[in-house]
Formats: sequence, C-alpha cells, structure tokens
Amino acid sequence: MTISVDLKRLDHGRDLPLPAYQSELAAGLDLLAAVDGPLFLAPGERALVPTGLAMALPAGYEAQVRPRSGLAAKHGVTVLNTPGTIDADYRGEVKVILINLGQAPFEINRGDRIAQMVIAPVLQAEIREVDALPDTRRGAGGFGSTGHK
Ligand SMILES: O=c1ccn([C@H]2C[C@H](O)[C@@H](COP(=O)(O)OP(=O)(O)OP(=O)(O)O)O2)c(=O)[nH]1
Ligand SMILES: [Mg+2]
Repeated sequence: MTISVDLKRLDHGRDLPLPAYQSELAAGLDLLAAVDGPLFLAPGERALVPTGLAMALPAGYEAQVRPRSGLAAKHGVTVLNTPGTIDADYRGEVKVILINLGQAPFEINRGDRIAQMVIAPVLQAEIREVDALPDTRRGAGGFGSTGHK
C-alpha cells in the first residue's frame, strides 16, 4: 500500500537527495546524515545526527527510525532508541540517535546512509481503567515461563 507523506528539506539538507527506497519493495527509506563535516563516534559514544528533514505524516501513521543491518553487522553501529518514533504531529527535524557499540571509531560523513525510516499505521487506544482483567491460560507467566529453548 502507498500513502503520500510530505517531506521538507531544511536549509542544511537542501543539497542532499531525498530519502529513497533502495529496492522495489523495500520497507525502509534510507536516511542520510546532514552533518557538515566528518563526525567521529568513538567506541561506546553516541550522537544525535541531523538528517536535514522535517515531515508531516498523515493522522494514523508514525515513522520508525531503525538501524541499517550493514552498519550493525560490520561496525556495531546502531540506533540507540530503535525503533525511534516520529509522531504524526512532529514538525521538527528528524534526528537519528546513533551509538557505536563496536570496538573501532566510526566515521560519519555528509550524505552517508545512517539509518532507515519505516512508515507504519498506528492506532491510538481509548484507555478504560478497570478493576479486574479477564483470565487467560498464560495468566501472569512471562519472561521465559514457557521454557527456555
Ligand atoms: O529517533 C527519534 C525519535 C524521536 N524524534 C522526534 C520525533 C518525535 O515525534 C519526537 C519525540 O520523540 P519521543 O516521543 O520518542 O521522545 P520523548 O523523549 O518522549 O520527547 P517528547 O517529550 O518531545 O515526546 O522527537 C526523532 O527525530 N528521532
Ligand atoms: Mg514522547
């Protein structure tokens, strides 16, 4: 299914290409780093990386900021708060909280594809407080209660 999403390139991202799906049925749009110069992430270090983008999602949708598996597998670099949540009413700059969990410093340059953004439908719940919840077979069992293998 396809929906329209309004994206705005901010001044410091004006020269960067718009995020794009990299294959016909890709789920995520790659997000680019709108940094001025190289940004070095030491092992264990994190950074709030600008994308130079703002957006307006339709009501009923969110955008999820997710890691790229290549960066994670090759360099240990991931999105700290994955999946990051972009609310439909957010008009600020989309930023990516990257963390280097690898053992070597990681360099980010302008235009590098640092994360991906998945547009997804989201429901808002109408919360009703109750005194009792319906019984189930699982009950309060969790956290490995069904076995460990
Ligand atoms: O990876 C992220 C996560 C969030 N945001 C922006 C969009 C989102 O709509 C807003 C708030 O995010 P969130 O609700 O996760 O953060 P918070 O700490 O709860 O901040 P707030 O009190 O502003 O909601 O920040 C990003 O740009 N990147
Ligand atoms: Mg919040």
